Amino acid sequence: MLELFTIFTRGGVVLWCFQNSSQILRDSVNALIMGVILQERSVNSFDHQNLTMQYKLDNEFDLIFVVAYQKILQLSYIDKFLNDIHLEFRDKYKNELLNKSIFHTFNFSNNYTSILQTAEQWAKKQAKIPKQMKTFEESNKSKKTVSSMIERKGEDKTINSKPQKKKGVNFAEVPKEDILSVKDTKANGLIDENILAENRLKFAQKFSKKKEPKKSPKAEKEKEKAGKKPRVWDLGGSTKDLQTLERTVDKPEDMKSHFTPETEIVGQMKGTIKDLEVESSSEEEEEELEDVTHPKKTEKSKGGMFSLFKSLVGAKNLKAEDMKSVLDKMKDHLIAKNVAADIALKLCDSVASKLEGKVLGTFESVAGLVKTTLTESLVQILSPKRRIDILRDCIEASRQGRPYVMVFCGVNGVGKSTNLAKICFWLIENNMSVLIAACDTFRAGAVEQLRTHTKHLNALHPPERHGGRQMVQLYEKGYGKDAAGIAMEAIKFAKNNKLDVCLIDTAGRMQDNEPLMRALSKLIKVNEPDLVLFVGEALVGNEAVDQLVKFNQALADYSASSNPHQIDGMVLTKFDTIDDKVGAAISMTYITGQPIVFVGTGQTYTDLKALNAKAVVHSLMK
Ligand SMILES: Nc1nc2c(ncn2[C@@H]2O[C@H](COP(=O)(O)OP(=O)(O)OP(=O)(O)O)[C@@H](O)[C@H]2O)c(=O)[nH]1
Repeated sequence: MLELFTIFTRGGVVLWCFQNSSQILRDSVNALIMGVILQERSVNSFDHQNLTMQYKLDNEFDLIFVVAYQKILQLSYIDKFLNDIHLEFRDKYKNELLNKSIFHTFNFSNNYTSILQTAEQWAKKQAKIPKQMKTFEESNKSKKTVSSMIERKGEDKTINSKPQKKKGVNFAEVPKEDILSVKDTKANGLIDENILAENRLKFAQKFSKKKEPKKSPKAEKEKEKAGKKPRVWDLGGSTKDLQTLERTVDKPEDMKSHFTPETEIVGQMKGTIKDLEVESSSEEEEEELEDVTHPKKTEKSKGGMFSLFKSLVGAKNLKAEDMKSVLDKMKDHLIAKNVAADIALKLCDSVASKLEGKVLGTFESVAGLVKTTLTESLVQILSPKRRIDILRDCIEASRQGRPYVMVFCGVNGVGKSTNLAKICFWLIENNMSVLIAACDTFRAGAVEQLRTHTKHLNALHPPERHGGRQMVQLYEKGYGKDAAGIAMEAIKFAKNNKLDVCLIDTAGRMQDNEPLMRALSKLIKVNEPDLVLFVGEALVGNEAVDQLVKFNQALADYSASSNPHQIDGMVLTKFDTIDDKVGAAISMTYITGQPIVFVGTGQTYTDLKALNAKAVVHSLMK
């Protein structure tokens, strides 16, 4: 039993709709558009509230077909139903909808009912057929990817299962403004038939102006037929080991490299953080441009991933099999650039579904189109869906008489403390007073490392430069104490002393260490920070996905809250060490839907940048 079936355009104009109940479904469809379709995520289904939704794109006519049904139902015929109704509607669309004279009498209800019944009967028959053994290619083993290796409690390790389904995990929250949504619903959530008729007319007019009627796929068919391993903490992280921790000395190697006593860096970080610069040779860009505009000229001379696109001879309608070899090559290229294998696969699937059915005029446009589509998808993934303006938010928090609180978390040795200190430098350069809370109460030397940073930051920005205000203070209670409690006291201290920002450093922890993940979840739950930043190395490939999925999952599972505070953004560190292997940026943003807020590009206080999506994508596509 379907709750909703609707056909709408990419512009959000509803052309046809069937709704089974008076439940307001607009929000769910909009969530699908914002969380999946606009994000270009290739997922088989999407859950929102009590509904599961599946969709199909028609790239030729820019249509989207959406089905929604109760989450508890297991409907095996939805894929078939969507395929059949898509073909049927296209035929109708071509033969009837473009003909304005009979436009208003258009009736798709009978087709809908009959296709649905056929699909339901088909599913019943299928259920009676004994299950056949899977071939190796169909099995999960052949597709062993990161997601298949991630073990989650109480969940089968299935590929292409619904990865974002578990309790409270909300990977991609996107604000509603500035995003297209399905319009034209009445206050009660139902679609107004008159508006639908108008929509169809407008759409048909637009289409009849723009495009020649295309052959339907049915007719066509008839016609032709390494990353660095995180530091292992010897003591394993159990509280039993606290007594034996060495708690005194600074880490001399860190100290040497971190401090730049030269005061010439003062003033360099005023204002918003500068964008990351990724070298881009203009020669190369010109060559690329040449390639798209005059492909024949450069065809022989240029190799690389995109040379393969030229083997695609310009078919009229691009089909999945035409693109397979190209997409395989593209996937390997992305993996070689450190994009997690699972994500690379999903990206390629998304490109394929975006291009399937597109009508291509010439051989030349294939190369350009595939490259442009992938580039657009990557830029889209990396572009922040939500603006995090820390300086503005700090001022707002000050106005409310409280400090702006940021928590830094991540696995061991990724650069949490170092990048916290860089962010602190940036904040004091912008006249914010900062309290650093030393909540890494496990690692020997962690508190001393922060103490030394505090000393040096104060030396760079002494109170005399700031009207007698001490710009950085350290809140520390030594080792072995409860980190959540220290963070709470620190926030209180910052509030009482009218400090602008409180930066909470936490102990590095492996994503599988349950007691430490519980402790982090508690710290975040009881202190309600403004921003939870996950610090991750740019060196990691597949591991990035595992870390982020498990951190987010743990924050949801252990918080005992129906609306747990999860990761708000990422700090991508050691970007200076990866050459052009920039794929971790893609994996991290894809998996969380959250932005990379800072990029660490070295070991000095000024080595902090903002992510430049275009530059990263350029580097990725080289
Ligand atoms: N090249 C480079 N090195 C960095 C960067 N950020 C941090 N590091 C180095 O990475 C090492 C680890 O940094 P820490 O700040 O101690 O890492 P951490 O995550 O706080 O470590 P734990 O507390 O043990 O989990 C140090 O040697 C830093 O200098 C960066 O952006 N680039």
